[in-house]
Amino acid sequence: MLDFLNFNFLDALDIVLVAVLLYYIYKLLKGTVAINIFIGIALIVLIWKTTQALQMEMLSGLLGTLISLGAIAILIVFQPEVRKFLLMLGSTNFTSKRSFLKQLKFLKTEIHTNMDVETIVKTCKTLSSTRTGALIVLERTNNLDFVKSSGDKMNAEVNQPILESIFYKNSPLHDGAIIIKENNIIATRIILPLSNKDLPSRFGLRHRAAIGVTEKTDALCLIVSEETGKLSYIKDGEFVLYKNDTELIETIRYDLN
Ligand SMILES: Nc1ncnc2c1ncn2[C@@H]1O[C@H](COP(=O)(O)OP(=O)(O)OP(=O)(O)O)[C@@H](O)[C@H]1O
Repeated sequence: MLDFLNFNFLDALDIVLVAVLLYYIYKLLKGTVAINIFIGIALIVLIWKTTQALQMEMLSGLLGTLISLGAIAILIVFQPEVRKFLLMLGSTNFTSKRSFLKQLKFLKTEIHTNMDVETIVKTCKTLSSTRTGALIVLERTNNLDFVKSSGDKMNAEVNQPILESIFYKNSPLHDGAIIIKENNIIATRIILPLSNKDLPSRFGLRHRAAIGVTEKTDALCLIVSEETGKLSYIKDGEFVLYKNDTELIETIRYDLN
């Protein structure tokens, strides 16, 4: 009993580290079906720890075995998510105060992104009306340096005329993808990693590239099809459905936070 009351700095650090770890896992799985599995696992672990503390030998032994076997199964089933999680940890720039604080933004109740999503979506609609192909990557927490080197650096604030002129068919910059970070176009003519997913044949390299980068990182992608003019929004390697432009803007704003 006295042991329990003996709460020191290391215990506090222990709790904070577990909270940060749980947050990262939650952030990674938020909006996916895996969140329910995560909550299920968290509950089992909680029951296990409670039975251990209450010295209920049989139940805690059984749950302990279940958890250690389950860990291997989870690593196999969630291999892409585990990869993304490690990439997110690896690409967190702890030396930059601003970036570090950004990682801790979950502590704030209200979060704002300064990316002008409305202008980006509006431009995509204009491009889609003229059947101009476009591929826009919206960077989030994962660093996209590994693809940036394939293209050209740029530093221009997001605005419709610039976006339109980049993707204009005769523009030297129209090929490949562009990357937008915060509210700046930071790179053009990017070659993205292609996904190996089975896709309907109507989707070519542009769509495969958008799926590829969103599978490997937490970036978001907007694609305007040159063939059909259709505007697609891709997150986590999947097409996200939306009813209208307003809903699309809201969804992107929500996903950016
Ligand atoms: N790996 C890549 N990374 C970035 N952009 C790419 C990549 N591969 C192709 N692209 C872009 O996609 C264009 C070719 O698109 P393609 O017609 O194969 O795709 P699509 O998915 O059918 O799109 P659309 O509906 O616009 O035709 C290229 O001109 C290039 O700009």
